[in-house]
Amino acid sequence: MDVLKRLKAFYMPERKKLFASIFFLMCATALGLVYPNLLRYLIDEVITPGRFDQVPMLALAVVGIISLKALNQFLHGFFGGRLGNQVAYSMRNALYSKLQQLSFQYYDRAKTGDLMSRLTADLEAIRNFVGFGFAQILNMILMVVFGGIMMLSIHWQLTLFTLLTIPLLGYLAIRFERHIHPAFREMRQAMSNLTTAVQENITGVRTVKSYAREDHEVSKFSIRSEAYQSNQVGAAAIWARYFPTMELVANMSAVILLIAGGLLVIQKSLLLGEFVAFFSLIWFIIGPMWGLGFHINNYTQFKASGERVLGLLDEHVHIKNEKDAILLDESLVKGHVKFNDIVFHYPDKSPALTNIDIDAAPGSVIGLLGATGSGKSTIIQLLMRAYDVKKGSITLDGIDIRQLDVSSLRRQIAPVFQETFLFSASIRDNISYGAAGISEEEIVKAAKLAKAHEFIMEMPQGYDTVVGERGMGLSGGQKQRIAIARAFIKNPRILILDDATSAVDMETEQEIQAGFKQLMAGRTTFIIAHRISSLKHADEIIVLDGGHIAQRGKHEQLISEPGLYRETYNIQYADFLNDEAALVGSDSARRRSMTS
Ligand SMILES: Nc1ncnc2c1ncn2[C@@H]1O[C@H](COP(=O)(O)OP(=O)(O)OP(=O)(O)O)[C@@H](O)[C@H]1O
Repeated sequence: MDVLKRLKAFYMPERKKLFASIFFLMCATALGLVYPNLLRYLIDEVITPGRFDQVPMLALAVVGIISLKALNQFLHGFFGGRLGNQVAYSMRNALYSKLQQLSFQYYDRAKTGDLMSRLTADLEAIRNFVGFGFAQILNMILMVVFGGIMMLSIHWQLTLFTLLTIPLLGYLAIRFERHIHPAFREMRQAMSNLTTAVQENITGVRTVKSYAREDHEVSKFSIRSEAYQSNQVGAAAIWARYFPTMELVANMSAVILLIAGGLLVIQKSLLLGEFVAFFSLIWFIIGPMWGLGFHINNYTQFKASGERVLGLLDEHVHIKNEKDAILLDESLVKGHVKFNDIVFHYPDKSPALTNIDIDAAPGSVIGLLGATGSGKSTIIQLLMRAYDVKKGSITLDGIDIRQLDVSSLRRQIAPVFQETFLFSASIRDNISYGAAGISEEEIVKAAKLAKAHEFIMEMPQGYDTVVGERGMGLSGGQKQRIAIARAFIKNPRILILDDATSAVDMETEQEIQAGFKQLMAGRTTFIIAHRISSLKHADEIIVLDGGHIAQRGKHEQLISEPGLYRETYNIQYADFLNDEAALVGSDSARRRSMTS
């Protein structure tokens, strides 16, 4: 029952619909109870005494009751449907907002397929139960209670005798529930594993195909599919074991009634009409018991789904606003960023950063250089509060960023990442993403600065061209240029260029750099780059090695002293010289072959 209690917040606002749905179902059930009484009346009061003139009236009464019952059933369905959909709608929105709040730490481990199945299949099970299952269980109880009372009022001894097998049926039903619930939980998990496999396969289809791993993917999928199938078979086996037994026990009541009731009629201690009414009433008890398995199944599915949905809603939000979080006044932010003796490690990992001190004055440019895995991106993630530091602090204009409103902080920062994520929307919407009320001129201006305007105009629908999922249909460089335009639009105090020009050629890089200069003016900028050419003009270059600062200073100073920077510079410079030499060599060879 805990899940039902915990989900109260979602269905209680809809209680009017819930009560209406239950009320009309109860009315329909109560009207159903009139039948046996009509039957009894027909036999004992009309047919036996030979008052056949009452038959048309009785027939009319039956038509009236049937119509009224149908109306009540319709109203039950109407309100139940609305209730279930409204609850599913609120829950879906709550889940989606929760997904927006959850921090990077959660997404480091989350599986998309699993999340998708919580938002779809699990919500569907909840919608079904809240909309109909719940009212039907209640109805089932009412049928048993009302039917039982009516039977007791006709012949209590016969009632007790007939219902002898009911406790056994109840016992079986409980045992069934105990077995089927874990089976359903496993089935849901297996389903989510299956969805994850499909989702990953579709997302990574290019990798799969380039490595010719289709067969491997098929067998990976088959394993999960088999697990799902065996879960289904397992559940069906439990079902097959219990259902016939439960049906047998339920039907035993009817048999007992036929024997005992028949004898009573022969002995004249029970009227024939009462016996027929009894036989009709017994189905008010057997019917729900038959359906018990279905309702239990419905309920257990709901419980398993509810647990998974609540599990997501209860998920800890690592990064959230403090009680009196400070909202930054955008016009007053200067962009003075300080890292004070930072130590940070990702969960269950050794420190990714140790003793990091950076003082980025407003408008200054900080370059971050280092081997892969040296901690460059982590520095940026910490500044954006993707994670909170474990030791030390980061301040913006002297305020610890943990005291700032998270959105207000992130609004000051525009990142351009190594990998650009584009939404399946128009190029215009992708550029203006995150900024409301942006004019066409501003979008075009930003695109021009990012050197994206030309290729956008070459597309058939220009700025209205809809890019595929994750920007498919665009080259890496084109995607990055759109991301750069997006950063221009945001007009941030702090700019982050995380290997932002890695996907464009040297020539385009130079052009974009010129645009960056304009963008960077007056903004504090962090540049992560592997090419020294991208950060040699920085006010301070920080060279990272294994999570700590190995060297720092300006370009001229760093190339004059031995260390990682000069080694990197020499390698890149040597490459450049080799390329030049090769070009000169191939050029003169070509000239020689043309003249000969
Ligand atoms: N989300 C994460 N969860 C756990 N560990 C992480 C995560 N991101 C990075 N790391 C680890 O932290 C360390 C620093 O990674 P980081 O991404 O900051 O390096 P980097 O210098 O930016 O590398 P690159 O140049 O390849 O982008 C690495 O050891 C990496 O494995």
